[in-house]
Amino acid sequence: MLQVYLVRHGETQWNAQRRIQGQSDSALTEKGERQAEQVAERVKTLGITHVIASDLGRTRRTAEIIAQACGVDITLDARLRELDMGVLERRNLDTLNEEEEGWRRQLVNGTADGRIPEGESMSEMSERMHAALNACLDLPAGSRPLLVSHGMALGCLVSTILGLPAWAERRLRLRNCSISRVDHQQSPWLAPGWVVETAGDISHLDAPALDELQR
Ligand SMILES: O=C(O)[C@@H](CO)OP(=O)(O)O
Repeated sequence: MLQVYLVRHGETQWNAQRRIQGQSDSALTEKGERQAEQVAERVKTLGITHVIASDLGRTRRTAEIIAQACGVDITLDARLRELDMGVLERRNLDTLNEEEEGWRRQLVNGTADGRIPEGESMSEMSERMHAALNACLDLPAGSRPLLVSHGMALGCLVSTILGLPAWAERRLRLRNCSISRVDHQQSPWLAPGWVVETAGDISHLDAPALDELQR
């Protein structure tokens, strides 16, 4: 059974400052680098064969630390990027006006057509995230890939595997450098396809991590 590990990148400067990144980028903080080392330490004995990362800087850096510990190369996949948050990218969450806060809330409160102007909808993101996950099924037998991606992107992936719509109200907390795992099962008794084994595990981190809304 294919097991796929899902890791959110380490804490960044903008996560700590409550600034919206989306497909914009900021560097890992010192704490984020340490979180990446701790996640690397945790997964290095799991037999990871591929590290596949979103091509944004924060995921690449986290992936580099993990890949080095696991002794494997990194493949970049732009489908694993964070939600495109359009005109709100780079803004501080605390400075949004009422209209802007309304756009943001459409995404986190569950609205089918919600999108920030010039941004992407949750269902568009869900489609590319599932395509990236399903690409793991084409890896050689015995592979154990680890994907490095983002808070909303991974939250949406795990939620949709559980059967929630892509635009469901956000109820899943995936903190920086949390580990989730999904398996592809072919059981006659249980639903065939992807199943969630673990979500949001942070037991390898030695300090409280921010959640995906930087609160
Ligand atoms: O883009 C962002 O600001 C956050 C939103 O959850 O995502 P991440 O820090 O995981 O890239």
